[in-house]
Amino acid sequence: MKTLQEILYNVHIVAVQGNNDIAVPALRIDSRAIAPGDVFIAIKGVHADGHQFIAKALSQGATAIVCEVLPDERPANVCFVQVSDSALACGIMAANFYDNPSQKLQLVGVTGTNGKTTIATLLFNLFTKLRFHCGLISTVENRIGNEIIPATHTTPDAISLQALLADMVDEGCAYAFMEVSSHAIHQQRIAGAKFAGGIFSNITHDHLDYHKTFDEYIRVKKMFFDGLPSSAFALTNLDDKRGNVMLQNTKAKKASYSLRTMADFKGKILENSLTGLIMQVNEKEVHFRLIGEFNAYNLLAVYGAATLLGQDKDEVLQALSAVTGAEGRFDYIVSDRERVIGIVDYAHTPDALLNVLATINNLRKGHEKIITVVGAGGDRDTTKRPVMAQVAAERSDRVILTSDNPRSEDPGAIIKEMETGIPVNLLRKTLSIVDRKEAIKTAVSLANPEDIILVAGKGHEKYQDIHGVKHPFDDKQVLKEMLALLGK
Ligand SMILES: CC(=O)N[C@H]1[C@@H](OP(=O)(O)OP(=O)(O)OC[C@H]2O[C@@H](n3ccc(=O)[nH]c3=O)[C@H](O)[C@@H]2O)O[C@H](CO)[C@@H](O)[C@@H]1O[C@H](C)C(=O)N[C@@H](C)C(=O)N[C@H](CCC(=O)O)C(=O)O
Ligand SMILES: Nc1ncnc2c1ncn2[C@@H]1O[C@H](COP(=O)(O)OP(=O)(O)OP(=O)(O)O)[C@@H](O)[C@H]1O
Ligand SMILES: N[C@H](CCC[C@H](N)C(=O)O)C(=O)O
Ligand SMILES: [Mg+2]
Repeated sequence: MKTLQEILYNVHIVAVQGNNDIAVPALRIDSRAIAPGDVFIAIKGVHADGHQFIAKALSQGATAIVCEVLPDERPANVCFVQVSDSALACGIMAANFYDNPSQKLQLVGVTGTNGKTTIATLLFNLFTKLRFHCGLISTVENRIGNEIIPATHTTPDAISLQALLADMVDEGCAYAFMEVSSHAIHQQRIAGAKFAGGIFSNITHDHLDYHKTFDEYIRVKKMFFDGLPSSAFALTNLDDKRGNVMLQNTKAKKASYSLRTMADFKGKILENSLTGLIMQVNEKEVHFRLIGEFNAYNLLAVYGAATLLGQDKDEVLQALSAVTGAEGRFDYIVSDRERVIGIVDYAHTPDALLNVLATINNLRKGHEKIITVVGAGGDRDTTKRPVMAQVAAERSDRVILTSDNPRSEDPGAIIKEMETGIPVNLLRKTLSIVDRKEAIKTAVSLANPEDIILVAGKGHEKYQDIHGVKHPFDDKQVLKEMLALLGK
């Protein structure tokens, strides 16, 4: 077992009171999880301030407290460590506690508004196909080889993250691919992690509830690249307006991908259909199983990263052409008799919705109707609600506004906010149905043979969060059941 003194290596310490030469069984950021002997790190959060729970941590047997402000009451048998930034200290301490696992494998982080799960999952699938043992940290699930570890966040808290990376090292993983959310960067969940590479997909409207302004959101995303070491690569999407800005101050080796301009990894779409993409990638023609222009970007990012990690370009393209995408991302089903196409997609931002609908519009032969079922999550960015409804109405023939995860909000009120974004002349093609199952059922009943139904926003999610209770709900399952009833 390591001592507190060893675990504090590299942490910026203001003052230490008491003996830090004590064994540490576990680090905790939540006082409720403290067992006798543990170290409690008090972090200022969004809803509460961990400093308020120091007394609770002590009553549960914490033998050391790491904090920014020392409490007045300090029992003599407890070690108090004052630091300038406890979230940062937590990341570094967690990495030390678990023996710096990110230095023992190649860790690649993906950031951006859309595409993180897809890119990280494609990298995991690709490197597994190339016969490497790999780890994955994503919104959908975490994985160590074939073992699935349920995910609670897109990017876990610093202690869980380092524990997970340590398990990957123990299991012999050579690579780990992870999503780096803007919340995680801002909350220092990735502090202490050494990256072999960083990838930027794109940046658009999201999470303004948390970051307040778009500039602040960009600044936070950029911090990830600013922190990359010179040994790493920093791969950016040149077709995104902010692609260059992201890499401005990084020490890492800069590289780029693009479908439109000169770049290190240049692609061109030759064919885009429901059977996949045919692309020219650095002069080679390749068929991929993924659909849509946005996936052409994701594939280029993956190809670029794999090349930068030293893999053979031709082998990468060959393996990548057989790889499939992530669950709930342009997942589609075709009904037996009527040939109605049902698509489930995790598009929960205006931009993602626009991309998916543009893709569907490109793929349709002409006469088919597009029927979109979409909602917006509660307790999240409210400004995206009307915009998502507008995008859906402008790009579909029928729209059914419904609930996503209402969380603590009234679902009817969220739908009302969405309705305000629908241009008056498009109101007649819109319906509002609070019950998501009813909404999907209605979409199916409105469909004629070969029409396309898009159910957007929840993708792989297997529940609906209503007032803190997760009710089982699976878009794909419901859509499948309803489509099976067609023509009966
Ligand atoms: C808004 C947000 O990001 N919240 C995260 C944050 O919680 P918080 O700041 O609200 O914590 P808090 O409740 O204020 O408490 C502050 C501190 O006091 C501690 N505490 C609290 C109560 C107590 O009795 N004792 C105690 O010690 C807490 O453990 C915490 O350390 O820190 C917690 C610990 O790391 C996270 O679990 C929590 O994620 C919540 C559940 C969440 O929903 N986060 C979402 C928004 C999120 O992070 N999403 C991104 C993906 C977004 C995307 O790109 O799509 C993600 O990476 O998952
Ligand atoms: N490169 C991309 N550009 C724009 N939209 C994309 C891209 N890749 C995927 N999408 C769309 O965005 C949705 C979310 O994709 P994905 O889950 O890969 O992103 P994410 O960044 O992990 O999202 P989250 O922040 O919610 O975890 C997909 O369902 C798809 O509709
Ligand atoms: N990681 C995103 C997922 C949103 C998914 C959507 N279904 C919703 O619940 O809003 C978030 O927590 O904002
Ligand atoms: Mg994700």
